[in-house]
Amino acid sequence: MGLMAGKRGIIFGVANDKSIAWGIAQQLRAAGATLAFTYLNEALEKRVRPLAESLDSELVLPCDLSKDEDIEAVFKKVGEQWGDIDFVVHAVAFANREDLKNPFSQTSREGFTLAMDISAYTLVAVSRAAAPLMKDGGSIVTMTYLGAQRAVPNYNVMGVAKAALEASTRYLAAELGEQGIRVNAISAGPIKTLAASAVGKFKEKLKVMDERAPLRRTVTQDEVGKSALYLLSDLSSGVTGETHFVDAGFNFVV
Ligand SMILES: CCCCCCc1ccc(Oc2ccc(Oc3cccc(O)n3)cc2)c(O)c1
Repeated sequence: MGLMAGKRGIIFGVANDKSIAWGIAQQLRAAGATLAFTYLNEALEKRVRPLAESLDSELVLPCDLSKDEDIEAVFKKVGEQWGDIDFVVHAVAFANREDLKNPFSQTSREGFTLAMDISAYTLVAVSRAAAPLMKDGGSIVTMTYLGAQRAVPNYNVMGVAKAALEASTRYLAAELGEQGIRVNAISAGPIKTLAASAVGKFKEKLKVMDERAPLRRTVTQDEVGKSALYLLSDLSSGVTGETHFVDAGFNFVV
């Protein structure tokens, strides 16, 4: 029986087969989990639905995470279909392209608010909606990056939003722990995803990994998926409120 046999949950943030969330979904399915997916709009639905079906998913729902009513509708539907859930993967973020390459001090109020809303507040909204369905406890995992803890050039406002996300992970873990719900973040090294292309000088960051990371390479979406499987499964039953680095060790060397 696989590590996730009989377990079911929702994955927010698959855009295509290069997404980190897709690496996580594949590992969860291989371990026996039953998966639900959400997509932002029709354009993304065309890519997400076939991927979801390839992992035998029967629940593929629209969800614009900037709308509370969309989040409520997703969990209402999942509650009707399944009754309860065991895990949630939150792998969603956004910042305006210009805010990911211009000087940080030039960030507009609107751009700052948008990045914080989509990249950090959505974890709070999703966790609030998920908790009542996690009747036997559960595990929530979100995605962050080193730029939350270090001033990484070009990451800018997304780093500030990820700092808020990592703090939110701790506050949610502190509150939901008594319900047996664990909340953790994975801080992944740079991986060539659709979103990564929006960050200035991303390619240079990949190259530096091969030269400086202790493992002298970048990490893959499968490696992030394996660590997510650990945090979403009973293997990490004693772990909550953590930011877990899956970055070939880059975070601790200069
Ligand atoms: C200079 C830092 C290099 C390493 C960046 C690693 C990384 C890659 C992708 C990440 O996820 C993002 C990045 C930007 C982002 O905002 C976007 C994405 C697409 C278009 C757009 O206008 N904004 C949403 C998620 C992320 O949080 C972190």
